[in-house]
Amino acid sequence: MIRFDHVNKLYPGGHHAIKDVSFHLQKGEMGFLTGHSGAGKSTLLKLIALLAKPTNGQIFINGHSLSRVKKQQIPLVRRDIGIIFQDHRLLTDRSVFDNVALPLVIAGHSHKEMKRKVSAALDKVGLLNKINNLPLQLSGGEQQRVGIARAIVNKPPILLADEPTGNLDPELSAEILKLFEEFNRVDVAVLIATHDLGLIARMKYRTLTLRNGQLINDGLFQDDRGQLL
Ligand SMILES: Nc1ncnc2c1ncn2[C@@H]1O[C@H](COP(=O)(O)OP(=O)(O)OP(=O)(O)O)[C@@H](O)[C@H]1O
Repeated sequence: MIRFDHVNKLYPGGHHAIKDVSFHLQKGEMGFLTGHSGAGKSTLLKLIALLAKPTNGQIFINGHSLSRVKKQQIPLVRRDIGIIFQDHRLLTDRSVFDNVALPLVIAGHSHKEMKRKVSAALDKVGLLNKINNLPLQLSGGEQQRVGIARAIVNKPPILLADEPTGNLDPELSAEILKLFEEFNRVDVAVLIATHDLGLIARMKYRTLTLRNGQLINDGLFQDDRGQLL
């Protein structure tokens, strides 16, 4: 589903953010991506979502090589990828409905279809009763769930999340993680970047660990002494 083959990313100015990274996240697999601040987690997610280009190496999404994707095809490939950001990136002057409907507007769905799909997505995250609210009328956890509803509204086979529980208390974090597990159970590939080692240890999923851009561990999470947590 997501395959990296000896991928490097050098930013203009020369910073080598991703160094010779190879891995394969299968269809329906769920994994964490971790590492220190600046290790390259966001960069790796951006490379998957075509928000950044690798300097060399190959990335395959759904079997398609991203280096072969033409500019006009990028929105089509992105449709397969739902992204959740830590800071939600919601439009504050638009209702919850409008925010969640955004990917459907871009994809050209009819209003009737949008209503059905947005309601289904909001129901999934438990926010159907807030459909007409503005984002700032919601709590932080609710805003995060609106961001999740927007990411899953057109049922993409891949879900990426960048620090999705960063600002949430442990109870809300656990709730959000449960949602990801639900999506994963219906065969969505899920990759979650997080600093929260406690969360990773509790969940016992495959964990990719980056250090200074290099993939130093791929498996269950190990601490600095190589102990499985
Ligand atoms: N657009 C950019 N131009 C130049 N350097 C960048 C750019 N974006 C990121 N970097 C650098 O690349 C490295 C990796 O950044 P990245 O944001 O991927 O790390 P991260 O692991 O997500 O960090 P954090 O956990 O703090 O969000 C950092 O040293 C960062 O300064």
